[in-house]
Amino acid sequence: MTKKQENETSKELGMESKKNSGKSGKLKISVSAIRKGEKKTENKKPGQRRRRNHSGNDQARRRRPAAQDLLKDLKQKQRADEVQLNEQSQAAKKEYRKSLNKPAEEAKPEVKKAEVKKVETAEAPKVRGPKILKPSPARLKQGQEKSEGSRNERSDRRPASRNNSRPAARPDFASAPLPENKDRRRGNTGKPGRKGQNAFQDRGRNGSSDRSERRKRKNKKHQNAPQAKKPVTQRKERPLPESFEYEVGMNAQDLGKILHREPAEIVKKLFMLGIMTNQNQSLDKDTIELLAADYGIEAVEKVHEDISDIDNIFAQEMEASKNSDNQVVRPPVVTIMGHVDHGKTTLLDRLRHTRVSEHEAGGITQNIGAYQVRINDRLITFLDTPGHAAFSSMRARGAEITDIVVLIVAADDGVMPQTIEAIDHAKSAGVPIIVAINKMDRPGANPAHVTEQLMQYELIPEAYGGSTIFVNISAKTGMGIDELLENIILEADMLELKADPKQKAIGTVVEARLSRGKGPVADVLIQQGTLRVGDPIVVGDTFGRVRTMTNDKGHQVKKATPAMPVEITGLNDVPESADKLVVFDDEKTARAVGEARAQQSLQKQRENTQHVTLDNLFDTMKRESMKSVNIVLKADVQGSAEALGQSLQKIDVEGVRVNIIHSGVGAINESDVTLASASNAVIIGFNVRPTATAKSQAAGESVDIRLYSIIYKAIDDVKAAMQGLLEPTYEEKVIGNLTVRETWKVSKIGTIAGAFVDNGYVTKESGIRVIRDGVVKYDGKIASLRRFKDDVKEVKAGFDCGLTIENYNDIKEGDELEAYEMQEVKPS
Ligand SMILES: Nc1nc2c(ncn2[C@@H]2O[C@H](COP(=O)(O)OP(=O)(O)OP(=O)(O)O)[C@@H](O)[C@H]2O)c(=O)[nH]1
Repeated sequence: MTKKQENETSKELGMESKKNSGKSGKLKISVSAIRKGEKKTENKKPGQRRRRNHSGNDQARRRRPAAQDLLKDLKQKQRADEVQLNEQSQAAKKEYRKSLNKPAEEAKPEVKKAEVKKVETAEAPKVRGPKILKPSPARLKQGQEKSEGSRNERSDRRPASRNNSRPAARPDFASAPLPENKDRRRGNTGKPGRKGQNAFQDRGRNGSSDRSERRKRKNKKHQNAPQAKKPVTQRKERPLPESFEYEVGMNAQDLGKILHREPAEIVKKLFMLGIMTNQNQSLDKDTIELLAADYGIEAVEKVHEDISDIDNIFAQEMEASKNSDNQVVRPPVVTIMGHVDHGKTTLLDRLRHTRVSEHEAGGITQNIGAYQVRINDRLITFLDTPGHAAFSSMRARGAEITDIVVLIVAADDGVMPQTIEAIDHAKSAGVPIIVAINKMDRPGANPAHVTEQLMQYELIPEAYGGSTIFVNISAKTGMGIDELLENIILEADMLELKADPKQKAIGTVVEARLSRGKGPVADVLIQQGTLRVGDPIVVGDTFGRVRTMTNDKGHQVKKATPAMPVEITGLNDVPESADKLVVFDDEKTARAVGEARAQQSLQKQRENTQHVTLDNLFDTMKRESMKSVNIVLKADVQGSAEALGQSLQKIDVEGVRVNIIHSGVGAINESDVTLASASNAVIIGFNVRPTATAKSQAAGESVDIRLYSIIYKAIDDVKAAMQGLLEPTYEEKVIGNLTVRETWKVSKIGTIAGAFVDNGYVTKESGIRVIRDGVVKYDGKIASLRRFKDDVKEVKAGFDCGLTIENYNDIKEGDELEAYEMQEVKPS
């Protein structure tokens, strides 16, 4: 401490010091100055004063003027002054900050009254505080000599000092009466001071400079702290949201951010709710909702959208377009259906060539699965794959892209089976039908007859009061083609086909292939939005960025609008027809989604792969139109392998032959199983067995291994399996042994055997063998099984039973009975 500081300190000790001379006087004055402050507290606490009055010895010691005491007191005073200085500077800083913050606080009505109170109360004790806590030799001695009283005093004083100083300390840490806080903290630790038993002694007596330095450093820290902590304090004041969205697994820190609360507060709240957690621990749904309920706010669990579910994205975009203000009329998408040879292909060709060559000068049509035809400045999109099979297979895969079906019926042939099928397919899809009666150029054309026939299938022309459009055409000559096109537009207008070209593009693959020069190529029909070159896309299980787009005339285009068919390149793999196209915001996401989908579909494929076995061979052959049955053949010697192989290859069941994909000598090993699994083959072993690993691998991959030791049995089984005649294999299993203890002969029933079940069990359905002197006397079925007078289904070991055997009465006492069952044997 500098001389200047000392002088200042002595000035601050009060006017009374000037009135007195001498060291003893000084001490007296400083004590009285301190006690003045104390008196205020003491007046509030009569108990405390009472105790003090009782300590007569204290009074005596306090008055003893000793040089040592004086020196100590001086040092102590210096420290106190130093502290006071610090406090005053902090208080000044706080005042300044407060004056800066005040307008902001006043502007915030939600800053509670309590907050304002805090500030108000903080001001008064800020000045008085140090006085109250100024170290006093009297108090120190009092504390030393009467520790009990001192403890009480301390504990009594705590609330008072809290009332005075704490509220001020909260809004601004720097302005807190530091020595009090510090000493109180130290006192609470219970650690004895160097020269005394409690914190008061410490506070009063220690005077080492390093401690003073430490204190200074701490003060500095405290001074710096508010700048760092202030924003945190402000965050506390932010109101709770009315509701919040959470994810299971969030921790107190995450929730703190959402709720504008300190994580510690969340942890504390949870603790009060009986949940022990820390700030980083993941919280479950119940805990988060409990916390929300405690705060009185609503917790809403975040719903995770599976972005790999592009069907869902597709459906959402479809729905979004319906409510869009950007909807515009879009071209109709048409599929041509009809019976074989009624002129579907001819009509498609005519439309493609005539319309294109007439209106698109020099345009060379591309076969891209669909094309557009222009009529009176309106476009119509025709799908290039005619027939109801293609239509329904697309439908079966969830692609409903056709708006209108043109049912073509040859005028000279009339309604035929596939005409009816086409009607049914279109109807079941709910797609309107336009009837085109074709081959009108033919001499035998009879459109009236065709119309009559179609009326039986509820296709009634407008002339007869119906709503179906009928057009007579000749795909060959071009007659009525324009009329057909105009009617398609008419129907489309009735359907009010619209799309939003401004939203994200979605579409469906009409066809896809691998092109030598271009890589994977997909012909896509855009259904909503506009697809642009460069768009990151996912198509089915493939992904990429649209590298090039080519329209049906073979022209490169930069964008494709609704109902426009385009050939796109840039995919990582060839998608399948009916796959959906969805645009993503970035290529990274598209890649992640595409890869996830490919993985999922591979997994599904693996799960669904049912390997061919001799048991399911017939069904598999029928279902998958198999042309051959793959077999891996292993035998003990080369000769057997060759002989069996040749015999098997001679089998021919309705054109299906055996294909030996591998033949070898030795045990059936893992490689055989892997090969069989990959090529969907059955393994036949002749006088060989599978290794342990091969056996478990075969079981895991559901590969059928059949073992034989007779060549013709193997041939018969394969043949029977191919014919669907393979009988399941059964094996006898002994389930119990009985001993006949008694027999009764009953007329009409026959011989009843009273037997004891030695082991296992016997059931009413069991086969039963009568063994006498080690020789099987009879093998048959149980006729009745009883315990006492009741019929029973089963009797277990250790019990007696009565039984009769079907068609056998020669049972004798002492006979052994063997009960057995025939169990189906799984391929080993
Ligand atoms: N005279 C005449 N012949 C036609 C007409 N339309 C098609 N044809 C002929 O009918 C035959 C069959 O025509 P396609 O177009 O192949 O019939 P499709 O319905 O496509 O037959 P599939 O592809 O087998 O289902 C061909 O020889 C055509 O030339 C027509 O309007 N007039």
